[in-house]
Amino acid sequence: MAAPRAVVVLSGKRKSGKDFVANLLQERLGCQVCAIMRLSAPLKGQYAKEHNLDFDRLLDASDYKEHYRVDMIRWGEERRNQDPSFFCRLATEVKEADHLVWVISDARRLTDLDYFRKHYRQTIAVRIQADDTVRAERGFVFTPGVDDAESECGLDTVKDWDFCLNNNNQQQLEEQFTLLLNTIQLNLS
Ligand SMILES: Nc1ncnc2c1ncn2[C@@H]1O[C@H](COP(=O)(O)OP(=O)(O)OP(=O)(O)O)[C@@H](O)[C@H]1O
Ligand SMILES: C[C@@](O)(CCOP(=O)(O)O)CC(=O)O
Repeated sequence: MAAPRAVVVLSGKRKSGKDFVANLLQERLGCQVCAIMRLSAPLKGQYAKEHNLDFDRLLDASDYKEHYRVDMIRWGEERRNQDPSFFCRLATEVKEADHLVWVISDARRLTDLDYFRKHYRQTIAVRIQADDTVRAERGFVFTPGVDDAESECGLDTVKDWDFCLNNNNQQQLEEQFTLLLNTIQLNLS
């Protein structure tokens, strides 16, 4: 299988708009070219099976997943502690891996970023930011044990992002998003 031409690794706090940006990239590049891969997908899949939960609802943007977030984090960390690459490998060993552009929509830990930078020199690391007030309007509520823990803060110290996208609204997002899109398109030409 040919290697992807660009591996776009997205990171950002809850409700900063990671899924929104991932979907926008796929929309602009086309779903034949661009695949969205979620590190949390294999985690949620296995967690749903073991706990008899609705996998699709764990994946969507509703409140459902929030009831299970603390325990899912604990569950995932048990596996990550044994093998930090576990979910990175599972998320990318999928049929969509033949796409030219991969969007990894939810890097959270230094080990996630290290994994992609080590295995794919075409990695483009992107931090998405939105003001707390905007995140709150999108449904964010600070949860101790989640928003002050590694799952949400593990990449706060990273300074060498390839792109930082401010996503308080679509208009603000657009300018930096276009630069990101141009960089991806250069990799495709
Ligand atoms: N630029 C934007 N314009 C309009 N709505 C937006 C924008 N960015 C995000 N949203 C909306 O805000 C909500 C949260 O966005 P999204 O689900 O992408 O965040 P997230 O970072 O993936 O959150 P989580 O970590 O909780 O999964 C969604 O309903 C999304 O449609
Ligand atoms: C359990 C976890 O994968 C949930 C992620 O959910 P979401 O990306 O916010 O939809 C977070 C984590 O792995 O720390």
